[in-house]
Amino acid sequence: MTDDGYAELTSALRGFLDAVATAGPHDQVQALTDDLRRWTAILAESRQEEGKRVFGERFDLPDRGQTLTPVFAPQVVTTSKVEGTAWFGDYFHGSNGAAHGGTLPLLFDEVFGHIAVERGSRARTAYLHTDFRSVTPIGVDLQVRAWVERAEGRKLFLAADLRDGEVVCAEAEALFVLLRDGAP
Ligand SMILES: CCCCCCCCCC(=O)SCCNC(=O)CCNC(=O)[C@H](O)C(C)(C)COP(=O)(O)OP(=O)(O)OC[C@H]1O[C@@H](n2cnc3c(N)ncnc32)[C@H](O)[C@@H]1OP(=O)(O)O
Repeated sequence: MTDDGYAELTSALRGFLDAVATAGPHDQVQALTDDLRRWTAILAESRQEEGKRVFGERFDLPDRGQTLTPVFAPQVVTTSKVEGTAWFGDYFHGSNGAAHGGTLPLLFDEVFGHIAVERGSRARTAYLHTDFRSVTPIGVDLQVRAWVERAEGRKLFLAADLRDGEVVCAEAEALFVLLRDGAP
């Protein structure tokens, strides 16, 4: 991992989003808004085209340097399976201590993507089906795994589950389609 500060920036941004998500009313709203606008203007000066950015494009950083998805720390990545831990910060809270339902397929898509990348394939998700088996807790280390069910030509059928210990939080099935040569 390149120690150029971006891993820490990503972690700090996640912490900020979690703090925003859990804050009650406070008297620093205008100051915070001003600070955000100031940094937005600074960052806009260094806007880059896709392929030259940090966010989501730095594979040497945790979570590719992005905060769009819940934290996913892979421990095993092969062309046929991925295993690791997942962690939903407060930013991903839905209600009653459970993760927002839409963030589960988001996590699964990211996890499936590791298999596609490991296979050296340019692929896109054609469908992703999620079964919500039990609420997904916030702020807990969870176990996630994904695997290839079968490959048929350009079609890669995938499955995954997310567990809190022995409790199955969610399961997923997806079809990734390998892109044709020259596809955008
Ligand atoms: C290291 C970690 C990195 C993590 C990265 C994160 C990964 C994120 C991945 C994504 O989220 S990608 C973004 C979300 N997906 C899209 O935007 C895809 C939009 N759809 C498309 O671009 C095209 O529809 C697609 C590439 C999926 C397929 O178009 P193609 O023209 O290449 O293929 P075609 O339509 O001919 O279909 C190929 C086969 O797949 C089948 N197929 C396609 N879509 C299907 C579908 N939805 N359901 C069932 N089958 C489907 C289709 O019937 C056919 O089967 P057969 O070969 O047996 O005839």
